[in-house]
Amino acid sequence: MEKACADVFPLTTDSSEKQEAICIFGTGDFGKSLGLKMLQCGYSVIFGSRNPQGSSLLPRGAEVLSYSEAALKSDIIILAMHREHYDFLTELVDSLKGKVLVDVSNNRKINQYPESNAEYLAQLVPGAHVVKAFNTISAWALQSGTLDASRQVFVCGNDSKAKHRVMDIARTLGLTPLDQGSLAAAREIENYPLQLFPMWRFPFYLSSVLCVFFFVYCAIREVIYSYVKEKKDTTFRLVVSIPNRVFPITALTLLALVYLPGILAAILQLYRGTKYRRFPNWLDHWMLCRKQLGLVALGFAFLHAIYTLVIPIRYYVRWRLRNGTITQALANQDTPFITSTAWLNDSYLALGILGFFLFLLLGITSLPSVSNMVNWREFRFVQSKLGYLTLVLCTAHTLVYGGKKFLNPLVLRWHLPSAYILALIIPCSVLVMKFILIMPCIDKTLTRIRQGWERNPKYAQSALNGKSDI
Ligand SMILES: Cc1cc2nc3c(=O)[nH]c(=O)nc-3n(C[C@H](O)[C@H](O)[C@H](O)COP(=O)(O)OP(=O)(O)OC[C@H]3O[C@@H](n4cnc5c(N)ncnc54)[C@H](O)[C@@H]3O)c2cc1C
Ligand SMILES: NC(=O)C1=CN([C@@H]2O[C@H](COP(=O)(O)OP(=O)(O)OC[C@H]3O[C@@H](n4cnc5c(N)ncnc54)[C@H](OP(=O)(O)O)[C@@H]3O)[C@@H](O)[C@H]2O)C=CC1
Ligand code: HEM
Ligand SMILES: [Fe+3]
Repeated sequence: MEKACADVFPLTTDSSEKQEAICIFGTGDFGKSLGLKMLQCGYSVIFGSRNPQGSSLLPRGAEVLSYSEAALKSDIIILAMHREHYDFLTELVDSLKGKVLVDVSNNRKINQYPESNAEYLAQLVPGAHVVKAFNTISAWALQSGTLDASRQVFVCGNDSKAKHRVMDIARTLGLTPLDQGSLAAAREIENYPLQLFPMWRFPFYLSSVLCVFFFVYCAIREVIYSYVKEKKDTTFRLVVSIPNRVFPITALTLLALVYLPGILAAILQLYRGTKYRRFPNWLDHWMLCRKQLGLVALGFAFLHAIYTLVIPIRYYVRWRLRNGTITQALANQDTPFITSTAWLNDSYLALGILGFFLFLLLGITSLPSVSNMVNWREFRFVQSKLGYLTLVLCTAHTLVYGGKKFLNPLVLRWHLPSAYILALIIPCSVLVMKFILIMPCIDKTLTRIRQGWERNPKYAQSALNGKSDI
């Protein structure tokens, strides 16, 4: 890998559009990758290194000098080294005066140091214009040239001219600079690459808890109960039957939980009589991760659809069918055709298929390439109206699946009802509350509140005066 890096020739070393000279301190992974990319884009690159003679595998065309010599060659210096090694810069304070120092560093932990690395650098070298940039771009992505992940470069700094010079370099490298303001934003920018899918955390934990709970619940009802009461080994159910209950139940619960915060928000607005008060933090966060909750729900619905496909080829199902037929043939009997059962069976399957289709549609419209093509009203229509229709269809699918055995005391085992009955509690509650909220008298008040009307304008005044109790 590293050999390849040394062998790569800059594409445009003799480009007619010769760019300025840039100095990179540090010949590690990041310094080398950034240097190569810069050479390819026509910049002259001067590396600063502790050991200029010993630095090997650097891109051809780059010059390597000691740190103090390299500092004199350019007025933009990129520090491709870890914060822990910044100390030596204090010796170069004079030669760094008035220069642009670009801090690309990341830490190992969120808020590892009391101040951001860029602010620390600004304290170490007070005469330089420190700019934070490039920390969200990986050395590997720069080197492979694919940049599959984000091309966004968050840039911040107190000197606007310095910041714009760095943003121009980012643009020339084919990246997308985003101005984040003054150096005070550096802390947040340094935290970005350390966060692992922050919006997915809540949906992930919630779905794990739901899966584990329903798995244990179903295992008690269907495996342990059979073993204790009938001495029958039904452990094979743990592999397909029970997951094919747990997955759709999790999908349905999560789908209902996508629409529950909107209802709680509406109730809160009606209760307060104003929309000018902040929602509690937990509700805000819940509202913000609805997309992720919805997509996780879609994943579980997908699993349910695939597990359902294999039902007819399962050994247990084929055995039961064959055995039933032989038993009936030997007894010379047949079971009568029950039209109502046929209706219920076809209906729940049709409802499941339609619900799944709309579920997929919601997932497709949430892809940025699709959502960019529709205006916000169209997006809200799909996400909100068709989203509720999806919830109605999936809830109806489960209700009709329950059909005649629904709430039948004979299906209780150790007083525990079937799992899908528990799974219906949240979706049915959400639908009933939504039904109440869209009643004309309530909907009219809610619409007025959302248009800025206040039942008790005193609240807005106290909020404006900063005396709000929120
Ligand atoms: C597969 C799938 C994919 C999804 N993808 C996305 C996605 O890409 N992006 C996304 O955002 N969501 C996505 N979601 C989540 C969900 O579909 C949306 O958040 C949907 O808009 C929620 O509809 P709602 O009617 O509950 O909420 P909203 O229409 O957002 O309303 C919620 C609450 O916000 C408040 N509110 C609404 N309008 C106003 C107003 N004008 N003034 C003041 N307050 C107001 C009210 O209190 C209201 O009750 C997805 C869901 C699924 C299942
Ligand atoms: N690797 C990546 O993908 C990314 C890295 N970054 C940031 O870029 C910076 C550099 O990362 P990376 O290139 O991976 O790190 P490396 O450890 O590979 O390289 C760091 C370089 O710092 C120089 N250095 C200066 N003083 C010292 C010292 N006292 N001890 C050790 N090295 C020293 C060395 O260069 P020399 O021997 O020439 O003096 C060394 O090669 C870090 O702050 C990192 O957070 C940011 C985004 C992505
Ligand atoms: C392709 C579309 C779908 C088909 C063909 C389908 C089919 C089925 C079948 C055959 C069952 C009975 C499983 C069994 O006997 O164990 C079932 C149960 C169920 N389905 Fe679906 N379904 C579909 C989509 C959905 C969707 C989108 C949801 C909701 C998100 C959903 C929620 C449920 C629930 C909660 C159960 C009850 C699970 C249990 O306790 O057994 N289904 N579905
Ligand atoms: Fe490294």
